[in-house]
Amino acid sequence: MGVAVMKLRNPPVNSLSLECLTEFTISLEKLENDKSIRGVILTSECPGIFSAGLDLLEMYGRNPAHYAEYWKNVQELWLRLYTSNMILVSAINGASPAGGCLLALCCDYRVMADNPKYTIGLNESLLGIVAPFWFKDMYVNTIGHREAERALQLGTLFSPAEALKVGVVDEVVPEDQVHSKARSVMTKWLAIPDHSRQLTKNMMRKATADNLIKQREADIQNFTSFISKDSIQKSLHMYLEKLKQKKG
Ligand SMILES: CC/C=C\C/C=C/C(=O)SCCNC(=O)CCNC(=O)[C@H](O)C(C)(C)COP(=O)(O)OP(=O)(O)OC[C@H]1O[C@@H](n2cnc3c(N)ncnc32)[C@H](O)[C@@H]1OP(=O)(O)O
Repeated sequence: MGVAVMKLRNPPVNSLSLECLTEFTISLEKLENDKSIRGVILTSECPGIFSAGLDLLEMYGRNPAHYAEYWKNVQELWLRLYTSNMILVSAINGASPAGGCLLALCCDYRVMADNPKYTIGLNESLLGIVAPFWFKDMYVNTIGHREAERALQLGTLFSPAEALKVGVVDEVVPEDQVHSKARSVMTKWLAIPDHSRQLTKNMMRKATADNLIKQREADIQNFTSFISKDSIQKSLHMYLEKLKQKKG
């Protein structure tokens, strides 16, 4: 039926390393150019984790040129996903913090597994960093200004039930039904003529995408100078240490 399934596979936690981002963008571009493909189901092959988000090791202890290169690729992936002409459905089968949530938010429909261990949200403030304006714009578009403001300030990671209530996801289903549900949602969306659906999607998303496109270079510079600050590097160091300690 012209549907591809993209499975994120970057063990152990599907963090979005530079290599992973680049491969993801190239795969997406190929699918976009394949006229036989009308829809993509985005999911994960890492048990219990959809994506741990941006790779903290790409943003910690590197040089400004690396941060700039990394951020350019984060922007590129986001623009491709958010403005895709294809129908994107996410089958969220695990934890989905920050950049992981960003991937899901780019989709046209989000199905999440009903497992309270899995959480989703833009938790940047918990790391001592600030979600960029285009993450924020997409959050506001999805859950509204008030909920987004609260969730962004608190860095809320929602349980599936909470995520459904606030509108971060569209549906929560038993874990073993996430993929079948994503497929049935896709079938419903495929019934809509592509040209009218695509034009409608473009109408809804263009202003948000253009907002980044018109200031891409400035956004890269902002990110680079922000992430290079000693205080921010210290926060990331502490967060990485906390992740390590959790194990011990
Ligand atoms: C200026 C603003 C810029 C950018 C916006 C930022 C966006 C982001 O996406 S920042 C990243 C936010 N992500 C997180 O906060 C998630 C952190 N990770 C976790 O909460 C957990 O790892 C998990 C729930 C995703 C999985 O838990 P679990 O299965 O228990 O695995 P571990 O915690 O033991 O992790 C295994 C291994 O992976 C490393 N790791 C985890 N997340 C990341 C990551 N995002 N980037 C890089 N590495 C990550 C973790 O440290 C462990 O490493 P070691 O085995 O070496 O200890």
